[in-house]
Amino acid sequence: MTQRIDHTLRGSWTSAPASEAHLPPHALRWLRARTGLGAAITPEAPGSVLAVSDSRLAPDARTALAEVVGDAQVLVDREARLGRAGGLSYVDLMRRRGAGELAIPDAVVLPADPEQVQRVLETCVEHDVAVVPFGGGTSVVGGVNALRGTKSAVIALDLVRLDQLVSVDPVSRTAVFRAGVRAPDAERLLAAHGVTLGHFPQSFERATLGGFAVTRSSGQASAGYGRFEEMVVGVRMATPQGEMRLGGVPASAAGPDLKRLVIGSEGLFGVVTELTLRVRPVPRVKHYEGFVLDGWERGADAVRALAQSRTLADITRLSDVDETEVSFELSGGWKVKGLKAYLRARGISQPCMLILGWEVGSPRELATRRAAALHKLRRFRPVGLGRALGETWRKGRFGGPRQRDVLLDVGVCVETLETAATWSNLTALRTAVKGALVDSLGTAGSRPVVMCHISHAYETGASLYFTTLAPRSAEDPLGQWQRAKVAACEAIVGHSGTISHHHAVGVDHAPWLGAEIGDLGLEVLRAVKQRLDPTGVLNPGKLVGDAEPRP
Ligand SMILES: Cc1cc2nc3c(=O)[nH]c(=O)nc-3n(C[C@H](O)[C@H](O)[C@H](O)COP(=O)(O)OP(=O)(O)OC[C@H]3O[C@@H](n4cnc5c(N)ncnc54)[C@H](O)[C@@H]3O)c2cc1C
Repeated sequence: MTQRIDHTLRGSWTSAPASEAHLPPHALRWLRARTGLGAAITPEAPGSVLAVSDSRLAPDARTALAEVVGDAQVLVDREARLGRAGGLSYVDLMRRRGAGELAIPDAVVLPADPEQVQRVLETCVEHDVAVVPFGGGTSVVGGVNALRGTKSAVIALDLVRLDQLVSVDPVSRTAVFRAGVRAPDAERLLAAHGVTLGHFPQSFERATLGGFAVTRSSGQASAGYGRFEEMVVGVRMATPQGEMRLGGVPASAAGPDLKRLVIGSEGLFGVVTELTLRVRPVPRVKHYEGFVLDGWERGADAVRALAQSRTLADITRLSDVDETEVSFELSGGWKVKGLKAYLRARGISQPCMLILGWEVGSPRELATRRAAALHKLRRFRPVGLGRALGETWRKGRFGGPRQRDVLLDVGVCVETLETAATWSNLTALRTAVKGALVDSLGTAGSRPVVMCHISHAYETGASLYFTTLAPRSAEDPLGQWQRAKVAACEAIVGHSGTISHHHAVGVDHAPWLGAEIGDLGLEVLRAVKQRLDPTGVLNPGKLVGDAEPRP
């Protein structure tokens, strides 16, 4: 259990050397030519030189916390504190590589069960210590930044020891988990019962169930299994004012759904300690295949047709021309020139890759659902590239963060952001965000690439997910991205997109939340927080906290 705690300074996704990540030399050559990336990069600081000030946790607070969880479960050493200093955004990773300042918790506290979590919160209130709930630490919006707010000290409340599957109800198809269970462990534990959650975000390998719930996460197969919030049947949450247990029945008309207030609360109202989740039988048949459509508009129309006729595959993912080109070039497995010539011969000049994946109970179910989807697709004239392309995507589905490590090493500003909008707004929103990112990321002689895909489609609209690849500014690597992020967020709210479809709000999106829910909406959230956490120990500075106004 405790030996599985990740004490490493996480300047990268993987602890393996970045050279083990998949980025073939020809792909790097292509990237240099495409973006103007230079050969030289600024050397980065090794973790050992990062400044870590002394812990500000007062001795009496430390003693009181040790009385709750045990002396060995209150860590104040450099490594433990650095290991929980922020999440895994580009800015977080660059800070750990020596750019800018890291917010480092004064201690790491490791409770063993929901009762200890409750008592830790009460102790922190008593000693006026801020608490940052820490799941997998994969936040990309500053959600786990160790901010003290007005408190004298801040602890990272690492939930890694809440790692149990409590029970499975095969009749109702529910499972009760402690909130610190990591996604691969949840799937392994459920597989023994023949069931699955089916939640596979790209951060699958590290993130926790509690983190998924409070950030309203969405997985790669959410068209089939639903967003994580749709899986939550019941929730147990420790708050400074006592424990709340909500939900537990399949549906209810007993007033407003308070469970929904916990989902998406990002650790501001309490700490989720236990979740009752809907599970489904493990699919017997998995089938992924790839298509190419001509141009973004036609591709988006095709995905809309699938969504509105309810024939979406469980995984439905449309890449724009830039992302398709980068995928083909970086994957290394495709003979890109030959492929492009083939596609041109088939009338495709603007290739947009579409991956469809079905996870079903029988070959017959696959045949029926696949035939219905292909029937809908036909009028958009897709060129089928078969199962090989689908399998290439499936094998690389969690590879993005590893490739990011290599790209960071060679001096690329690589980051993602996401939004969602109605179908009638989608193309204008995509154009505006792409334009904002390209214009603001460029440095002298560089040609940033901004890619986009739809990976979550609904009857009324879809998400848009952007990935940037730009030569990193040597003088101001953080400012380069932060300016681009502001420009993109302004474009999003200016074009009626949501400030986040699944990454949540954290610190980074807080200035734009008011544009989405209004001042009254912010006040409602603050009033709930005031009732549950009157002294404001929980996650200062996140979601609504003391957000800076929009730049
Ligand atoms: C490479 C990469 C790919 C990603 N891909 C996806 C994706 O495909 N889909 C997606 O939805 N997200 C994605 N994310 C974002 C991130 O993984 C999600 O937000 C995830 O839900 C966070 O889970 P976590 O356990 O790591 O939470 P953390 O990062 O530890 O915490 C996130 C927030 O929740 C709070 N918190 C955590 N646990 C609890 C708890 N038990 N009770 C109360 N508050 C808590 C924290 O204080 C913080 O504010 C990605 C991130 C990375 C780095």
